[in-house]
Amino acid sequence: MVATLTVNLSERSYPILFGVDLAKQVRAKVNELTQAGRKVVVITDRHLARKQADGLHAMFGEVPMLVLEPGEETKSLTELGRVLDFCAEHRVDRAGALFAVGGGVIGDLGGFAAAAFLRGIEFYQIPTTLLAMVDSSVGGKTGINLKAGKNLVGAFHQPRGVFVATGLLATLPAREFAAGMAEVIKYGLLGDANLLEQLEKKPLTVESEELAAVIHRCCEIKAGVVEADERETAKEGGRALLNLGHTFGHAIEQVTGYGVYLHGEAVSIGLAAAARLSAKLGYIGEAEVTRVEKVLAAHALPVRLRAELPLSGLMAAAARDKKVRAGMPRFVVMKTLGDAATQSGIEPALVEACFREVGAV
Ligand SMILES: NC(=O)c1ccc[n+]([C@@H]2O[C@H](COP(=O)([O-])OP(=O)(O)OC[C@H]3O[C@@H](n4cnc5c(N)ncnc54)[C@H](O)[C@@H]3O)[C@@H](O)[C@H]2O)c1
Ligand SMILES: O=C(O)C(=O)C[C@@H](O)[C@H](O)[C@H](O)COP(=O)(O)O
Ligand SMILES: [Zn+2]
Repeated sequence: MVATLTVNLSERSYPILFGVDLAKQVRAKVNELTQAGRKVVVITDRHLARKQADGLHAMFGEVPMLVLEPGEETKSLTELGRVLDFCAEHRVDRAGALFAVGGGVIGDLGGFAAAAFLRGIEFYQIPTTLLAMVDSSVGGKTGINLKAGKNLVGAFHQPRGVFVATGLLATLPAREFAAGMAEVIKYGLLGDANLLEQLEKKPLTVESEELAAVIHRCCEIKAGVVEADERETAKEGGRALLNLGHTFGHAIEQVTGYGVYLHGEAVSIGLAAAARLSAKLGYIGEAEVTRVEKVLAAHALPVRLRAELPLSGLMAAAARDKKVRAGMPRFVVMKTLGDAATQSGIEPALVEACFREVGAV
């Protein structure tokens, strides 16, 4: 069975297709484009080229494919250059399309290359990690990292379609599945108390009967938030809520060097820190902080740093967060579990205390 959810953004609207195996649907889209004389290229990574070789062939046949190195370091200016050169080499013109098959790294990089090449070509997302299925493939945030910080260069560029084929998760390593669960738990914490309770009662695994419904629910939440504030310009709340745990998490990723903590692992520690901040501000109590830590730990996620990190570096990285407005840091806090809000004017000492409580020195 194939289900569809539309992300409604007027002329930039697009469908998200959900199914176990969507090779036929992807192939049909590729054929439609190529039969109309349009150039199609694919980017993926080396793990997928090996573990999903048959699926990739079923979807793309002989379509030119660039295979990149897996990992966060691929979200770089150098690899962006490789993708752009690949498009040029295959004479992709303005009617061309790029398919990004992979996790958030390939999706963010491919989406940004598509936004930049010839000032913008179409792109399609085929997410292959849980994280990409519930979060990165939807919403059009594309980009790469700089040494100075996560996702500091990028563009808002919506895909033309997203194909969420859950069968692809069969080859995903357990650590990567857990990393995706951090973003799933984030959705519960920011806007769906029922989802949170469901995860608390019964941790989700790749075998769970509920997995497809949970992925669909996360996409529904994300689509709703993005439809209301596509470019994160709302003064309060809005798309910035999807950044719950990320001011702390991105700082951890940047200070450790990309890839030491998976994005989802850093976000997990960030969610624990955000819960502590929310408690210090008087919104939630210690019992709620414990609930947040327990649900993360029940999904094999860290709630503290694996090794000490310097507080000064973490604070400097947090100060470069894109949510900063006129020099004022903005944090996403939990008013209750299931309802988040943005807040500025938070004393740096409170943020420092939260970083310390998760293991910074
Ligand atoms: N644009 C957004 O809205 C958004 C949202 C969340 C995260 N992100 C970004 O996403 C990135 C993290 O993405 P990720 O967690 O998907 O990591 P990833 O893209 O690095 O993929 C994780 C690993 O799993 C492997 N893999 C992927 N699919 C597989 C499969 N089906 N079978 C076997 N191996 C597979 C990859 O080769 C890689 O080694 C970060 O850069 C983060 O900043 C972006
Ligand atoms: O889609 C969004 O908006 C998000 O914030 C989703 C996050 O999970 C994701 O990690 C995103 O890439 C963070 O964006 P950034 O603007 O903080 O770099
Ligand atoms: Zn994220």
